[in-house]
Amino acid sequence: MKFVDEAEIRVEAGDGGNGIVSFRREKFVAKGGPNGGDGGDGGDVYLMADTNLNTLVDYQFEKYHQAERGQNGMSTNCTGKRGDDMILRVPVGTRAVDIDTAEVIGDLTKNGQKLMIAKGGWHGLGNARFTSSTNRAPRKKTNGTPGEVRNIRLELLLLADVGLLGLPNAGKSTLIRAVSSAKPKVADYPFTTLVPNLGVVRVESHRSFVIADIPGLIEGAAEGAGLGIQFLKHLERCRLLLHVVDVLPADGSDPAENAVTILKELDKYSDKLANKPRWLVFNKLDLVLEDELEEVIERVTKAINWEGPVHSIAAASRTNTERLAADILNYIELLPVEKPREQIEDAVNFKWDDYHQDVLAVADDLDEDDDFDEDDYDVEVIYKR
Ligand SMILES: Nc1nc2c(ncn2[C@@H]2O[C@H](COP(=O)(O)OP(=O)(O)OP(=O)(O)O)[C@@H](O)[C@H]2O)c(=O)[nH]1
Ligand SMILES: [Mg+2]
Repeated sequence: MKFVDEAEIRVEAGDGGNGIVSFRREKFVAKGGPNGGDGGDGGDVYLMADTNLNTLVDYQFEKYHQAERGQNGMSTNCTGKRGDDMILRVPVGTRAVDIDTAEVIGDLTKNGQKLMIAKGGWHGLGNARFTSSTNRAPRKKTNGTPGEVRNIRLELLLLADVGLLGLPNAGKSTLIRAVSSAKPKVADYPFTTLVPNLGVVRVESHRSFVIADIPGLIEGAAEGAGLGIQFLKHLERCRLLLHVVDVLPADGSDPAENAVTILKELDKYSDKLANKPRWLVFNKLDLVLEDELEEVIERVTKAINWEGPVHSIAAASRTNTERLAADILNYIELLPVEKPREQIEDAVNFKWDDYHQDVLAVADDLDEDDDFDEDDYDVEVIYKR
């Protein structure tokens, strides 16, 4: 299946139903009181994480999603029915971003987690609400408010502990093949990897971590060169980045310059990513003599002012890769667990009573038609026998 990691959709929550004007009319009750009911609230739109899904492809085709409108109020003080919510199922790891404001609405990181992305409109009040000691037959009512309309970008972020970073051809895919059972394509040309791959690295039977291989970065990636930096977002949830450096690039480029290029692009992408724990991993040590390797390591670490951990491996022959995997696991097990940025269903901090009080407080401003004649009023006036 095609790997789709982004989709743009438009969601519309339901409008609130209107309140109505209605009076009780029965035989022998010539002037019964007002009995127009409130409308129902509009339905909300939610995202819900579901482990059974692994792509956003469905949302590439179905882009418009709407929750139900609240029903209008009815006579005899009957409240309209609340509109049904619309629940959109998305893969675990989906992030919702408001396209118009660029606000990250939330991340769905657990199966079953729900996130409201558009709130339904409030209900309008029926005329029965407006009865007061001075006005026994109010002809006021309010309409429901419109439901929220939002343009949302869904982004599927891989949930990996460790992310690989490096130029094309550095050997990232070879490394993930060496340490996990993932089998991404490996080839001696740049941009072999076009979509991210995940691999589970099992160090012992019960100890494992997930590693993500993403397409290579090149100079100017932040401005869109190569495949751009769009895939870096997949590294945002990683706890450790491995910066893979080819010690003897086939194109004759300088490993030190290459390392600087990667860090520049990383800085341009985000501070958060640039400040994540990072290890430097020199790959293809089989291509150089030991002295040369020392020399390359020294030059690269100097060029990028590196004082952090350094590993050297040959991913193709799996030299030192097992040790690297064990070190990674020991390291991430000691890291404090990062609390995922998440938003479980918004707490409802809203009380209908308050809402009613507020609407009633401004009710004096509402137009009340003094020439009111029930006969030519087009909103329900019920006469009962
Ligand atoms: N000699 C040697 N070659 C290696 C080693 N690791 C990878 N290679 C070769 O380097 C080339 C690129 O490897 P990939 O794993 O495809 O590189 P990548 O970083 O995933 O590249 P992109 O997907 O294009 O970003 C392939 O021809 C590999 O066989 C190594 O340890 N030693
Ligand atoms: Mg690759």
